[in-house]
Amino acid sequence: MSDPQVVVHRDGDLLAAAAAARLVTRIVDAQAARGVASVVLTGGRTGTAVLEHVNRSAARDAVDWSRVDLFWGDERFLPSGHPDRNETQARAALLDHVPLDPSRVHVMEPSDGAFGDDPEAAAAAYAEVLASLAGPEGVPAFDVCMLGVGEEGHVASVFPDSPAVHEKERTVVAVRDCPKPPPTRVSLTLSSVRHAHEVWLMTTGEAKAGAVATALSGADEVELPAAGALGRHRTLWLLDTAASAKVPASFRA
Ligand SMILES: O=C(O)[C@H](O)[C@@H](O)[C@H](O)[C@H](O)COP(=O)(O)O
Repeated sequence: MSDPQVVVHRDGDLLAAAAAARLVTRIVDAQAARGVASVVLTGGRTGTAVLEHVNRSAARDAVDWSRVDLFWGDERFLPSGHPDRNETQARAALLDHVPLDPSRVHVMEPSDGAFGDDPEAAAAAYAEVLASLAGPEGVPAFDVCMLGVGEEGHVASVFPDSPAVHEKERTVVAVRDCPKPPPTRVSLTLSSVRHAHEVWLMTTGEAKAGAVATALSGADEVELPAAGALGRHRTLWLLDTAASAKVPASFRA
């Protein structure tokens, strides 16, 4: 696993613009090397803003979108098309505007989907999707996994000291009684996140500064799940000035 690196941008809009440029470059490089690229999307304000910036970017059409596999780190277990679903927000921000191959857009099932109101079945189905695209490890080696970070240090829908953060077997879990609404979700586990080559933790605002600093100070992932979100080759914390306010001195340029 890689040691975290910190990149600080002046404000959230610049962070989203720079992460969008970074994402386009990473996809283009992966496609040049292997023909395809795989990206894990995140919900939340920053993750959605990044996709909006990709959509507005002149470099957007440098990507062969038909050869991009898209996944989600987590999903709110709501009916298809619900405005609070991460999928709905990602489609509006970018996915509806680029020529993706629908068979490569790997959504987590909605609560009115193939498995009805059964988040455990939806999670198991997503684990099968991942396994079908992976080698014996059961999870693809995503090129990039983007994550938002909660004030208490959650990533995807893995919350502090929750069943999801203690999960050791499954690659995808159903989350019930989630402290942040809506209460029912589907999420990758931290061990699945750690299959990614690069993990980008993106967050803004002073309310996140404590969680960022604690994660970078070597917190236990059970208490602060973001501390366990590591990429095989790169772990990048993309912050605005406010979220970086308490970053330990050893991470400052
Ligand atoms: O489903 C969710 O609620 C999101 O996926 C969540 O994990 C989000 O990424 C963080 O809470 C950060 O959100 P902000 O970027 O809006 O602060």
